Amino acid sequence: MLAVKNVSFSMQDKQILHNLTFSIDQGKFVGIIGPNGSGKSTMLKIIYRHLKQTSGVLTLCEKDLGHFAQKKLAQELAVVTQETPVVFDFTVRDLVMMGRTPYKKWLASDNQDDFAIVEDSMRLANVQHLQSRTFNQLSGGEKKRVILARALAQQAKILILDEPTNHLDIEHQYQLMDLVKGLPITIVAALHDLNLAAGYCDKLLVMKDGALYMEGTPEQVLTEETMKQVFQMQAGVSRNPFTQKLHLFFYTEHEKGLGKN
Ligand SMILES: Nc1ncnc2c1ncn2[C@@H]1O[C@H](COP(=O)(O)OP(=O)(O)OP(=O)(O)O)[C@@H](O)[C@H]1O
Repeated sequence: MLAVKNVSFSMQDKQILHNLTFSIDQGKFVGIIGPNGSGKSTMLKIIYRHLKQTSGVLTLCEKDLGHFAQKKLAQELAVVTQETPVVFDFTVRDLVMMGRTPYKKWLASDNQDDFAIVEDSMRLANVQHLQSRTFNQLSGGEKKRVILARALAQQAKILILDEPTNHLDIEHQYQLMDLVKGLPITIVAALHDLNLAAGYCDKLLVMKDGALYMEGTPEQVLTEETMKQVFQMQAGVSRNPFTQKLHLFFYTEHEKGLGKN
């Protein structure tokens, strides 16, 4: 569905991404993991065309991503990022309604379908009770869920998430992951929580120093060796006894010493 071929990116004479090649299949949940500064957000920004690659090609459904008109791209691809692009003090409901913009002609008013989709999106993101509040009055986690609701209202085929669980309490972290996992669309998410990545992703791309270090299923990728080589962490790999999902336990040599009698 989405193919990234030999993509590099430089900014101010500094090479940030080095020759990345990977593909994302339709309907899959793909996680991008890697330490701070490894290039995850930059890669996502190139996918949602906030940045343009210095070299290489991206295709969406075999069509050059650069050739999509902005409105058409917004029907294909919705984004939930760290920086919330909200300038005005709209109500939550109005903001979620903006997700319908890519489907509207200039100055067309909202119709019954739009209202129903907006209601549904707010319900899924658990923000219905906030609908009359203004966005600027919300907490960080509430804002995040409203931006997700707006992305859902966009009804795109690919949802791009940059650290979606950042700012969310533990219940809402799992609620969001369950929600997006249940959507019949393709998800690409940069994730810091490796146990969430392990539990929800079909495939993981591991980035290190702006390059793709490895890719594979969580079982193939989340190993003691990868944790050491990529994250400089000691880890044990086990299973969550309740879900049987892969689970990582982290420790430092210092902590290990403290555990001894
Ligand atoms: N506007 C910019 N100008 C110069 N360098 C930048 C800019 N934006 C990002 N970088 C650099 O590019 C590299 C990759 O950054 P990026 O934000 O993509 O990493 P990340 O993996 O998403 O990090 P994090 O986990 O900390 O969010 C970093 O070294 C960062 O300092």
